[in-house]
Amino acid sequence: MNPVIDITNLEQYYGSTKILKGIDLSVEAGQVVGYIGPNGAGKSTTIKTLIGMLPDYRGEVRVLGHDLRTEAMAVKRRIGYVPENAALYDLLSPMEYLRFVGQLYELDNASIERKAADLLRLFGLEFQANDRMTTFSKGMRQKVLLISGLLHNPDLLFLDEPLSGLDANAVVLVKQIIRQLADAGKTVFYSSHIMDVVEKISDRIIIINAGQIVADGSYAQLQAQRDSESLEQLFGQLTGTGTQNTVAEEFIHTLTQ
Ligand SMILES: Nc1ncnc2c1ncn2[C@@H]1O[C@H](COP(=O)(O)OP(=O)(O)OP(=O)(O)O)[C@@H](O)[C@H]1O
Repeated sequence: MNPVIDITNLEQYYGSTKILKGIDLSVEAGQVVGYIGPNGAGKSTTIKTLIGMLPDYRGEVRVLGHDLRTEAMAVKRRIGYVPENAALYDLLSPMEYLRFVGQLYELDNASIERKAADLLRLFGLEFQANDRMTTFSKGMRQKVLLISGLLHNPDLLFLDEPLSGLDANAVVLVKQIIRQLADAGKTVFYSSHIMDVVEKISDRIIIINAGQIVADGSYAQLQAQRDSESLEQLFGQLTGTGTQNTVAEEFIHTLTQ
């Protein structure tokens, strides 16, 4: 089977600063891939590159069988993307926003209306469906964004911190949705800082540090390789941040000086 994501020696720059330093990666359909790493490691940059937002990359990237450099539109039709810090059109209501998104994907109006209303109801937003989003909480916005990324039933879903701001019930629901999408053959590539969630829902975990992949495997494989008790501990070992206790002490000391 052809990989859904196929990356060879990907390098990405912001100005003259090299952010991604030669990423090689192949992802099969039906996998939930957790892409984790410290702040600034290059997770969002990778995701933005894979969705075609940062076209000036070096290396080869194929997504859903298409060369991203020459067939970006064909890729964009079949992927969904939920960004980390999205600017929603606040003055619109969720229904208006989802109509707009649905039309961009050329869905027919009747199906947009039906799906948007149903998905908002399933996220508990049926009574706010026609309110302006200016007063929406972070979690309510995140729910609208998740729906907008899924409305066109993409084959490959990129989620940047998908659980951000969600309450405990919504977290459980989104975890279930991710699992069931993958069971139906879709691929989910997501980044998160919530290690116990990553541990539980990922078929495969990729750790990136300073623009390079430093670990790649199922949680069981990574655990066995490093003899670590938790993903948090493994993350600390691999990304060199295992000294939080000392840093916290120094922090408090500085505050109280
Ligand atoms: N638009 C930009 N212009 C210049 N530098 C950028 C830009 N966006 C990100 N960077 C830099 O690229 C590096 C990687 O950023 P990126 O957002 O990919 O990290 P991340 O792993 O997603 O981090 P976080 O966990 O904090 O979201 C960081 O050093 C960041 O400062």
